[in-house]
Amino acid sequence: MSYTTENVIQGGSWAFTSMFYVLLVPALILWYAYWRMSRRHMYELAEKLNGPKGLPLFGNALEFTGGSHDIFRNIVSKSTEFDDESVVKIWIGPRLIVFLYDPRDVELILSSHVHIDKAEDYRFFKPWLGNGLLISTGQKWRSHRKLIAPTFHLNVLKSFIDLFNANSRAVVEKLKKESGDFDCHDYMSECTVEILLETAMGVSKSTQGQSGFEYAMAVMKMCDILHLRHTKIWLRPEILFKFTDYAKKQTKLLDVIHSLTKRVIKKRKEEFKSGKKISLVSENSDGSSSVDAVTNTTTSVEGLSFGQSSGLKDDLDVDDNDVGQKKRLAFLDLLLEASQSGVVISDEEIKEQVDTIMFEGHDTTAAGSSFFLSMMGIHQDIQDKVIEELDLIFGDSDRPATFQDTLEMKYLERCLMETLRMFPPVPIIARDIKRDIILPSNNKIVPAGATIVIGTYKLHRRPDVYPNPDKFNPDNFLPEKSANRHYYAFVPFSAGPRSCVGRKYAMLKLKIILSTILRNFRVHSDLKEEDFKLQADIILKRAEGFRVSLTPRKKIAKAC
Ligand code: HEM
Repeated sequence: MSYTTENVIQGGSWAFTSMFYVLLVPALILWYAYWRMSRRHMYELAEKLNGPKGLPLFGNALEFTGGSHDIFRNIVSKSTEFDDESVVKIWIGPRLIVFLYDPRDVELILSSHVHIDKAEDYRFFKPWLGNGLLISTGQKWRSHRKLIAPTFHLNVLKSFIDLFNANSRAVVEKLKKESGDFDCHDYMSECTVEILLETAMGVSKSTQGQSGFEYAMAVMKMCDILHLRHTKIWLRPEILFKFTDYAKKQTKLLDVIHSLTKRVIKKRKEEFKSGKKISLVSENSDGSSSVDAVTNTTTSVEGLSFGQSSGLKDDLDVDDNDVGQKKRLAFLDLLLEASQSGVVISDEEIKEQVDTIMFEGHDTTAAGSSFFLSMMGIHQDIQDKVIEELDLIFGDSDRPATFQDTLEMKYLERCLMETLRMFPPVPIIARDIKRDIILPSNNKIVPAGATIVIGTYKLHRRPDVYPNPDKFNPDNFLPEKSANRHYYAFVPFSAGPRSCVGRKYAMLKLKIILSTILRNFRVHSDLKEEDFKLQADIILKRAEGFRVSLTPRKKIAKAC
């Protein structure tokens, strides 16, 4: 056998490759052993938590199979096995996720000023929402929350009532063209986008064009992609995702979404520069607001609860007198004004916040209003009572609703709260915890490094809190029932320092849109709620669409 130079080089490289693997394998084993050891504390504590058995390495990741509806149904049904403790642990690969749905545990997390960091999964929103209020943390979140929360103060919101009314009447005109059953969600999406553009962003209807609907549809498709990335383990790493068709689709959708928000900011900036600011609330010489005297009261009584459990307060519940003249600007105007000083917020940050408010402000309310209409369609007796209340308030008049009217819509509000209980548009809230926590419900410990998921959907259907929880019963929100309940047993808008800043905006807007629709139409539905195919593509929806039909309402007879 003769040794050529080539043979020698080949032999050398083979020896090098074998040596590499001989060293790599033990190195990997050592690294894995070290990594397991460093997480021993987590494994030991996790062992004591209940949860379905998973596979080695994958954990429970492979159980998230099928479409969005199957995943949602599986999670809800499999968790029932652990309802006694209301704590369910799963592993997604190396990640420990702990679902909580006992109000005492929910309070521990949501009321905390420490556990306020959003879970790692929210990073998929980054290309869309940047570091906006929903995702940001630390000092940035704190200072921006302080800036933004007052722009959704009740006094600011009351100045939007005319626009809420005008847009509600516009959607009624569009709905008149429908015959037979149709998906009301499309109408609700378009309407809520247009209202946001006109109110929070200050962009007039005449300059909006057709972009509202296109934007809403792009948001829905983006949510589909984000949901897939949350549930399909192979779509999570950026390095794999970017080679998929979904990544290409995402780029196109973000183009549609961002082009609207950029256009809105550009337009408002130009107007702002030319001195065209919206002055929302005129103040009297004594400093009091001239909008409506009713607002200077507590917000926790029925009719003024704005979706919050009675007794809970947050930074939206400050007294009107705490909010100075400067802060009485609509959302985008206030951000633009703040950016002029150059200290609090940059142009890029304004864009992130506009994207955040546009998303959070429309998709949630579109889902909430569509579920409400579905429930009215199913429960004709309950719809009768809502209509009776509206007839008492408005008689046969077509006049627009006032703020005072919305306070009198007590039964409609109970129906709305019951809808948000059974179908919370944000069905889960996720936080990463950086230190061990002891659960008040059972003294078990959830270890630092775990992701906590508040299961709002499950929490809102606890039979010990809401007897017969799968039955739509607006009386669950009679004042005496609410008063006797744990505050954290009803959290559709989350609660505590990271509660929803748009809570009051949403409730006021929903009351005006929905009352206007029910003053004009009766709603019907062929499906019952047990037939709903729910899916949680970030926002809770019906997989089959929100199909209802409408019949025009006869005006009530004029009193002689
Ligand atoms: C029915 C309607 C709505 C529901 C059910 C809802 C629900 C929620 C929930 C549960 C959260 C907490 C999310 C989390 O921690 O992951 C949240 C946060 C937020 N919501 Fe809403 N929301 C609604 C309407 C609105 C509206 C109309 C706006 C704005 C106009 C808005 C703006 C926000 C913002 C900016 C946050 C992030 C707050 C922070 O982290 O400081 N939401 N919302």
